[in-house]
Amino acid sequence: MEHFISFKDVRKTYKMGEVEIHALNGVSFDIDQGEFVIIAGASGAGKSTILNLLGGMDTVSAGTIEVDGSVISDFNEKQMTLYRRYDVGFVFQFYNLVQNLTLKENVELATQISKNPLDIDKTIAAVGLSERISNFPAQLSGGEQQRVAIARALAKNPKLLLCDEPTGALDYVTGKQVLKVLQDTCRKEHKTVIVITHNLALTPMGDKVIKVRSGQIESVEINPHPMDVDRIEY
Ligand SMILES: Nc1ncnc2c1ncn2[C@@H]1O[C@H](COP(=O)(O)OP(=O)(O)OP(=O)(O)O)[C@@H](O)[C@H]1O
Repeated sequence: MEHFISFKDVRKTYKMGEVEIHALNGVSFDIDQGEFVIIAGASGAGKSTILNLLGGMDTVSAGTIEVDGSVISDFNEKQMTLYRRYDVGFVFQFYNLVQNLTLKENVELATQISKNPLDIDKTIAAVGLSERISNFPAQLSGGEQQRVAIARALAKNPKLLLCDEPTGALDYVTGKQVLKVLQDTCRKEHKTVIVITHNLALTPMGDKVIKVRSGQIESVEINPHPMDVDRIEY
């Protein structure tokens, strides 16, 4: 069966003057539509490199990446721009909201670069922030701001949602609320969600857990019974 996402022997080498850094050394894995995937590994293992390649923000040195039937590793710059714009939603550790726009305007802004955006109010309701739509980012807590960032990423109706350490700047309770929003999105919308973390305690919540070590895949595990975020302690 065709997988929604396939990495096949992907390599990424960065050249720093005379020195070559092999960030990814032959990485292969598959992800199916609607899976909630945790990519875990120590600092420097290559997690962000995987996400940057999958998000079309960087190009492979060798190997192929397929997403939804397209070989994105063969895309030219124009195709890559369209892929980033229409197909991928990003959530980063720091929320990167526009400070002088309200919550609703921040989400609206993202829908302007979408061909098929979701309803803005419904998307804001899905992250539990309907009461706060007229607030500015500075009037929201860190966890609330991250939920706005998730709503913004989802509102453009991407094929996949990529999250790089989305709870990295949050305390335990707010971090869990954010993870719950991501898990619910995956379950209810059947959206493919990929979360990078260095926190191994989060792995029981993933449908699939990909462990990365020194630029290689250490293991790919499927959780037959992924745990609800509410039940995870870390
Ligand atoms: N643009 C770049 N130029 C040079 N080296 C890079 C670049 N990006 C990443 N690297 C190197 O590639 C390796 C993998 O980095 P990567 O950021 O993917 O790791 P990571 O697992 O995401 O780490 P962290 O959890 O600290 O973000 C590291 O040795 C890093 O220094």
